[in-house]
Amino acid sequence: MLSIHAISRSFKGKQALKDVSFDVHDGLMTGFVGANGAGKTTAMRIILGVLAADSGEVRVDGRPITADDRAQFGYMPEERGLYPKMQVHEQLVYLGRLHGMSGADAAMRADLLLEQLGLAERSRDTLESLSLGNQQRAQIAAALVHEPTALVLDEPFSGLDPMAVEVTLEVLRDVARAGAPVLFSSHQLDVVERLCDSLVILAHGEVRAAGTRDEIRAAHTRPEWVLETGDAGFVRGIAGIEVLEFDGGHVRFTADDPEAADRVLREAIERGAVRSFAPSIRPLNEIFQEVVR
Ligand SMILES: Nc1ncnc2c1ncn2[C@@H]1O[C@H](COP(=O)(O)OP(=O)(O)OP(=O)(O)O)[C@@H](O)[C@H]1O
Repeated sequence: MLSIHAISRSFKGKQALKDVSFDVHDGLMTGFVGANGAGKTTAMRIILGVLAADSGEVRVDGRPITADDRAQFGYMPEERGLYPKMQVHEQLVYLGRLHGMSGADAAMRADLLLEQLGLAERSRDTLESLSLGNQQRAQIAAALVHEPTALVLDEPFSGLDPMAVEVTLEVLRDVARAGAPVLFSSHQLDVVERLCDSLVILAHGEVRAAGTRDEIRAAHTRPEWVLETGDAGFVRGIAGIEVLEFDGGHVRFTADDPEAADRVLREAIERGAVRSFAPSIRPLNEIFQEVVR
């Protein structure tokens, strides 16, 4: 597990990160979201050791991170860093060898990644001759070539078309499935909501919410249910229920506890036909807007 523990960092007196703590669990895709300037890139640079924290610590499995740990990480920086005039495959092999792989292993891994990322036919082309979306895929391959023990990716999905997002996602999921912690930043909350197992919401240099989607929803929503039935008027008389919306056979309500919601369902069944009964799920987008204010 990768942990960011009580990290603070200022630039010229302006605090970019304020006592930031969160965990990136092994085997999970953790989305790192926040508006422009929230501090995502600064936090990622500190994880990778390209920037020092003023205070706080990055930990791997509970102990302070070392240069060896970092050397085994895969990183996709905001300022993309490949050689424009070098062929894609050659470049991946070169990077793999820098990480201590044999030429043959690096070539095999490069072939596999380029195939998975849909770049096999462009593998002998120079990076600069590729479209921006394909350059982005090559960047992702570069972060993965040495079979990293953890992945830290700054905006890996930006500029990718929906098909490329799916392909990239599958490749990243493979890394997570193999047990590595994967942290990726994004502005696109809809993408993150769909792709990540867990998320960290940052605003003005502070963690405003963290956890799985369900944990964040539970922490920021009073659970709501929607019942569609013949006449829903009886719901008003049930203890522990507050009716939010009522229209004949339709009622939306909150309950003090799930037991109270069960009582509504049981009573509705006794009274006749239940067309539907379901929790009303608050969109993450709405929670995000609320917590980053
Ligand atoms: N090297 C630097 N010198 C001065 N200020 C900096 C530096 N790096 C970051 N900052 C400031 O720190 C704050 C956080 O920036 P950061 O790039 O980490 O945010 P971000 O969440 O990654 O934003 P974006 O999504 O726009 O990339 C901003 O106010 C930024 O201007």
